[in-house]
Amino acid sequence: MITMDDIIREGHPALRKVTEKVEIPPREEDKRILEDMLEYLKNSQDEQVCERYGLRPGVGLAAPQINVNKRMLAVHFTDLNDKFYSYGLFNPRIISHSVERTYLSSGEGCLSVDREVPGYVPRYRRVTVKAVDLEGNEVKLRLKDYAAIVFQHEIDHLHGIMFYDHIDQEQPFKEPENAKPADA
Ligand SMILES: CC(C)(C)[C@H](NC(=O)Nc1cc(F)cc(F)c1)C(=O)N(CC(=O)NO)CC1CCCC1
Ligand SMILES: [Zn+2]
Repeated sequence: MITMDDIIREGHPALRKVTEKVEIPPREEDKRILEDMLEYLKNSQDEQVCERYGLRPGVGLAAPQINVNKRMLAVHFTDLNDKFYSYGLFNPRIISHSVERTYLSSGEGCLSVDREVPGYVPRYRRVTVKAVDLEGNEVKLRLKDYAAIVFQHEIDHLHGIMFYDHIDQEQPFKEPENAKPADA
């Protein structure tokens, strides 16, 4: 199982690499890694398991965060409208997005960042994501608000981008243009 010891932290060069696309159909080894990533998220949200193994509760995890240079991510969360998302995805890509943007009024954190980095992280309010799921099926997801934020945060990791790269250094809490908070 994946524990916090397997999650690399900022400063590790693997977090700044652009990941390699995964061969489709996915090999058993790649499926195993992605299943382990999804299992981490489930474990981290289970009070007993989280406590026993000292896990940080997470809603999403990208392969670079466990030092795997492959384009895959896992998400496991319920959004603010109680819609449930639980996916292991290969080669996810944003195929279209809104002009309108959104952000979390509380800012963002990251399982690979052991410090607070204050500031709004502007993201697209709506994104359409295409990917291949753990069963090898092509999926097309239309996401908005919190769900769109989680997926963009994870897809950023696949391109070596950290959430704080998006924060306006001069005015971290300036209202982003053409945006409304996802958690208002
Ligand atoms: C970094 C951390 C603060 C742990 C963040 N969690 C989070 O935002 N809320 C959360 C987590 C739970 F498990 C249960 C719950 F109710 C609330 C998170 O998982 N990530 C994932 C990550 O680091 N992926 O690389 C960061 C989020 C910031 C915005 C989207 C994902
Ligand atoms: Zn992260």
